[in-house]
Amino acid sequence: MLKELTSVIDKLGDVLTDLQRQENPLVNAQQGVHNEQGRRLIGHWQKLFVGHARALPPGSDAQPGSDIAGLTADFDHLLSRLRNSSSHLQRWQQLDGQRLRFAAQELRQSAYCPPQTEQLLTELARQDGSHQGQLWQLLECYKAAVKHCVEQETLSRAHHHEICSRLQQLIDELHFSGEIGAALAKIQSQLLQQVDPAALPPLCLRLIELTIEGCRQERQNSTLFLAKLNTNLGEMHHNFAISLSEGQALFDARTHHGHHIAGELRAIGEHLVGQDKDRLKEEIELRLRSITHVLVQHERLQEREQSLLNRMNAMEKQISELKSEADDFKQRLSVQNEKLFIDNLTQIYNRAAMDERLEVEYRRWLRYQEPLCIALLDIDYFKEINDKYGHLAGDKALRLIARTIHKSLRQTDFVARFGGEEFVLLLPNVNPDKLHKPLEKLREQIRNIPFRFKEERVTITASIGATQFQKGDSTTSALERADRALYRAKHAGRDQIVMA
Ligand SMILES: Nc1nc2c(ncn2[C@@H]2O[C@H](COP(=O)(O)OP(=O)(O)OP(=O)(O)O)[C@@H](O)[C@H]2O)c(=O)[nH]1
Repeated sequence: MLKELTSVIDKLGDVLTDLQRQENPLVNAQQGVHNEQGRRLIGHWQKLFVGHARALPPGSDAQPGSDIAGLTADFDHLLSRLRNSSSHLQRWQQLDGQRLRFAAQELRQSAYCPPQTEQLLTELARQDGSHQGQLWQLLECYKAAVKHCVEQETLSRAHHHEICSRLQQLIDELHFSGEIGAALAKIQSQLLQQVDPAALPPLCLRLIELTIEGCRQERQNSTLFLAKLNTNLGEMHHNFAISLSEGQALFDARTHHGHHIAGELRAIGEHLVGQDKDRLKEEIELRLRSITHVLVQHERLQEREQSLLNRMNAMEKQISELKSEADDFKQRLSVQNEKLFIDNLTQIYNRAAMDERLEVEYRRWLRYQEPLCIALLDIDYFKEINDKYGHLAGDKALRLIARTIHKSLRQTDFVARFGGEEFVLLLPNVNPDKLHKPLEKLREQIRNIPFRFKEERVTITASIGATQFQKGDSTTSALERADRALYRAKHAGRDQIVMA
């Protein structure tokens, strides 16, 4: 897929070069893109590549040249971002690819390589793109699970649960839709209940199989889209170049004809003076023939102009179609992106989203020095809830607690599931003296959730460690301070807040 993406980037580079050639308003005026058609076309290019049209209103005095300059600058910026992302993606894939090959090789050399993994490893070798990170982690889980089975090791409950949790998290990160998504969801609900340790290795293999199939489908869809985009861009680039040179030729011919007619009229005027009637008639007829000849040529020019307009209309249609396809693709990507940042179980933001938001809030704090608080909230004795009432009850509690935290915060605050039964909160612009109040309210609200498991009224509490960003802090140092505060809250008896 990277190959297709590179090819699209190259094509876009060609289009940009073409647009840059039009930047000079003088050249622009000559090449006849002053007309409404040209403006609309430029507007479409703009919408397609920059996402909004800086269209000139009809009849506006503004120079299309300046509009093209804006478009090319935006386009240039967009293209360099695309190039950057593409090289990041390449590096990232190389790194994950290396890990994946290493994990696969290790597995092949180990004593725990059941026959069906050979086929999977062959498939893995063909993998060249997305989800390599998840794949090598799945292989790691598989190795751990199979090791315990083959060596008849007693898999401690905690370790077994850890592998199950890791697998659930990996499924969360996959985001495949359709049949593969449904199959993954089924495995996820299996993992939520008790899975026999002996059933774990085949489950891991099934997950690897599904991931590879999902990647294959994803790659097929993206490759198809990129290939189509590539062809369309190629055609448009070709048509654009032809239209522009045709426009230039038409302009030159028109100018030439104008000069010709003006010359003939001037000559008639000059001959009017002091000529006898017959001579004058002869002269005028001669000039009129010449003008008629020019007018016939002019008609041909009009036909060429019409065909140029038709070509531009076709291009406009092509661009509109391409735009709607690009919008559709963008829409699908943004749904996937959105999913990447949402925790499946609680439907609030996940750790990846937190990393992004923390970075943004941190930069804002560095710049404006307005208070920023980070808090870690951990549910108390959550293991007991799972052990006593089952994992599903634990999940239900997590969902309710997440919803309570979400509702309790202001719109400008941020909450994400940090992992397991831990949440992270970012509270910008809260005066340090007043910080205790909303956190205290939140702690109370969690304590008051009327949980009922197995007909039993259960009170669940949470401990919170919070800190303000301080001079010289990095995101990590503030997070570590909040973590130490949480540790103190736990050790001081839980169900309380410690500020650090
Ligand atoms: N049901 C469910 N349990 C989870 C999930 N993620 C983590 N857990 C459980 O959360 C529990 C956390 O246990 P511990 O880390 O020992 O902490 P704790 O029991 O809450 O005790 P303290 O934090 O010390 O008060 C473990 O039993 C995990 O299995 C999940 O997605 N669903």
